[in-house]
Amino acid sequence: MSQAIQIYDTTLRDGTQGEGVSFTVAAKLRVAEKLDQFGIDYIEGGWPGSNPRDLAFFEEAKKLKLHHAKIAAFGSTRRASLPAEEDPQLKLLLEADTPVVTIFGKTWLLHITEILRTTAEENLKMIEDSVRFLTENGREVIYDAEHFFDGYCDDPDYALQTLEAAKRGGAINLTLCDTNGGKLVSEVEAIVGKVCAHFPDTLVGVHCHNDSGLGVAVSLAGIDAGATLVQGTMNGVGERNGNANLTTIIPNLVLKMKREMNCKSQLSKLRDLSLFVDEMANRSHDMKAPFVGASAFAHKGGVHADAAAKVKESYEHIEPELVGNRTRVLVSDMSGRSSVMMKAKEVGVDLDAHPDELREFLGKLKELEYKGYEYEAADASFKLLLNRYLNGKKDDVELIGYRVMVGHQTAMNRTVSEATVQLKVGDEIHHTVAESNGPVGALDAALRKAIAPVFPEISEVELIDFKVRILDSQHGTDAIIRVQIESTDGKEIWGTVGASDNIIEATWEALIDSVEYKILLHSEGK
Ligand SMILES: CC(=O)SCCNC(=O)CCNC(=O)[C@H](O)C(C)(C)COP(=O)(O)OP(=O)(O)OC[C@H]1O[C@@H](n2cnc3c(N)ncnc32)[C@H](O)[C@@H]1OP(=O)(O)O
Ligand SMILES: CC(=O)C(=O)O
Repeated sequence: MSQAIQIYDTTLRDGTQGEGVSFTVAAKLRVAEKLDQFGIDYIEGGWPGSNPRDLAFFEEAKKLKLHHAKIAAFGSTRRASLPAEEDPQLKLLLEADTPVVTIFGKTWLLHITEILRTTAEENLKMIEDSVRFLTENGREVIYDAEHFFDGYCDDPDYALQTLEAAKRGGAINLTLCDTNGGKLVSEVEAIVGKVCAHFPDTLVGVHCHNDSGLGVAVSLAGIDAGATLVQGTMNGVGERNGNANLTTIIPNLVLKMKREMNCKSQLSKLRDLSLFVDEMANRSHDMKAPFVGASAFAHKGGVHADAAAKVKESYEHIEPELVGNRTRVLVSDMSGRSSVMMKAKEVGVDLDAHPDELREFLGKLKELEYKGYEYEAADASFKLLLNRYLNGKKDDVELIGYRVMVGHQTAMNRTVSEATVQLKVGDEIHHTVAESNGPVGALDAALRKAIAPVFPEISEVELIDFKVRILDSQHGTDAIIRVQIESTDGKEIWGTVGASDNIIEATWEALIDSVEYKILLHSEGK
């Protein structure tokens, strides 16, 4: 039986070397706890010799009550010509007081002569001394062989000597790094195989970057060739194009390669973990991320949706629930009847009662999409459209008219907008006026003021996103403007859409749909 794979997460160290990625100390601690709950084996928390934030993390991390994971502090081998016990960086690694220390050393002669500006012999001593100093001080040492694959291609004997030096020093794991991320799958597979044969009694790991778009593929090839530890980051964050993405590696190892690992039982929490890490890093989640992205199991093409409705695996490579994701059906002008049926079911409308109208409704939907509406991200507008079209449902709020004025007051150095709306709500006419900085805010405020006396639930609704897109000339000489709004009542988030050659009119349509949807939710007891 093949050996279990150890997962080594470096989101909090190499991940933070990515452009635009940073965590506060508090966020780092929360991510570490979450990674532990997920069952990750090693969590690299940072480089204590690098900055006060990482030092503070290691200080606070001592108080964490982790169930399984070991925290690792990261750093480099000692400086050339400086005894290990006098090297300030190595001292800081000990002071971090972690059970594991991971140090990187040089493999590639180019780096030794041109970057460290030392000799090949001294580099071997730097590796051995540094690892020995840390192991003699009670640390479990993982040795990261930086640029291992480039170094091996340049001088395989010397590359192996660097690993032997780390082993002599007492490293429990030799991790081979594709630091520049430029290696191909076949190269990594062959070299890892040779290293594993050379060190049959030592654990070998891989640490790969994504510069050629192959970070995950080369990591998996390394495992296939005998490595039993894989380093990577959540969501693939990291220097340049990022590190190998653990949210892709883990499900491939478990579901496709049938490998054992401690976090296997937590696989259905993978999407949650991925979202959490992005949230902590204040990044938006990648919709297209394999396995965990919102689009990973989203079917837009009508033919796909039809087949997936009949036999799920016809267009899904795994059951989405295995990684905590779900199948989604997107309605658009590429939909067929099956997509509409599935989407209707998802938003709670029963189309079985309307078999004849379905084709007609589909035609209407495609016509609206052609005019500029887009229902893909506007589930609430889609549900209202279904209700209006198939069930003849009347809107609760009827527009008599609105007017919006935008003015600039130089003396007060401000722009002010005023909106007036006149609505029929039930049998009553409501006429209100409201002011705001911008026209959307003014229109929204006047609309709420008019209907709140009859539908007080509207006060719970908040606009959380407003997107405007000018559509191209396929719609004729007048540009069509599409407005998409996201709203929430604190319990649910919904999307609505409007389209017109006038931005205010498009905004109004999206706003009124948002309000109608909240009234509908309330009437359904939600
Ligand atoms: C592949 C990787 O991802 S490795 C990790 C890279 N991550 C980082 O660099 C983030 C954290 N880094 C830092 O905060 C800083 O670079 C520090 C604190 C580590 C060093 O700062 P400084 O002492 O000012 O050095 P600086 O950053 O200018 O240069 C790096 C030094 O490390 C040396 N160095 C690089 N790799 C190694 C190594 N494996 N062993 C020993 N020394 C090394 C370089 O030779 C250079 O020293 P030199 O200028 O005397 O030749
Ligand atoms: C050690 C490391 O981060 C690298 O070689 O990429």
